[in-house]
Amino acid sequence: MIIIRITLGIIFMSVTALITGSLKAYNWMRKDRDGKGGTIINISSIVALYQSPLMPVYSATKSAVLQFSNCLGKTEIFSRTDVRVITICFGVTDTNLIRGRVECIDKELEEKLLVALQKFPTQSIDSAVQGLLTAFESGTSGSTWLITTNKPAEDITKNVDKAYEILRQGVF
Ligand SMILES: NC(=O)c1ccc[n+]([C@@H]2O[C@H](COP(=O)([O-])OP(=O)(O)OC[C@H]3O[C@@H](n4cnc5c(N)ncnc54)[C@H](O)[C@@H]3O)[C@@H](O)[C@H]2O)c1
Ligand SMILES: CCCCC/C=C\C=C\[C@H](O)C/C=C\C/C=C\CCCC(=O)O
Repeated sequence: MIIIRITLGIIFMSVTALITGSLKAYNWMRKDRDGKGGTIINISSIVALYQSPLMPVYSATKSAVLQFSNCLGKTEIFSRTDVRVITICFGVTDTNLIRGRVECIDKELEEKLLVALQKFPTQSIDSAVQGLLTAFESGTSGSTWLITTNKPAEDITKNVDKAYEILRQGVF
């Protein structure tokens, strides 16, 4: 079925390739394995920060990127390896991605997504890149940055930490 093939493609590209690539770079750079330290910046999305029915698969992959990168970047590991891991959540940005055909799980959602993408404020690539440079210059390991609607990059690590404090209530 075509939908399964597309789904597996999105998961492979956004999760499998990102995680395996990050770990490869991490192992090359970690200073406790003869590396020199360094920075990994992984790209998530605003869809990892709220729950929308429009893109469950894509949103799931971006949540995976956020959780993987935040956990890998935790201070306990960073202090040994000197590899800083930063996560960026971009809002709608004027690239080919939003101009291409978007495959949803059905036609109704596909139409709703196209309307939503047109309605959402789109930021320029320049603004997105400027935000990424800010995160690179001042982001701590494990931090999460929101870069959206042409606004300056915002460090939202405290919000993410607060959200996980709530989510972990009662787990142990
Ligand atoms: N544009 C947005 O609104 C937006 C918002 C949030 C997050 N993002 C994320 O930003 C990242 C970059 O996307 P973009 O907006 O620049 O889109 P883009 O389409 O301009 O760039 C994507 C790039 O990925 C390459 N690519 C696609 N499949 C590949 C594969 N299998 N192997 C190797 N390369 C492959 C393409 O050739 C292209 O150069 C993506 O992770 C996307 O999810 C984009
Ligand atoms: C790999 C194909 C996925 C294609 C996704 C297309 C664009 C996504 C870009 C960003 O990552 C997401 C940005 C914004 C999401 C836009 C609309 C969601 C509307 C949600 C809602 O109103 O419920």
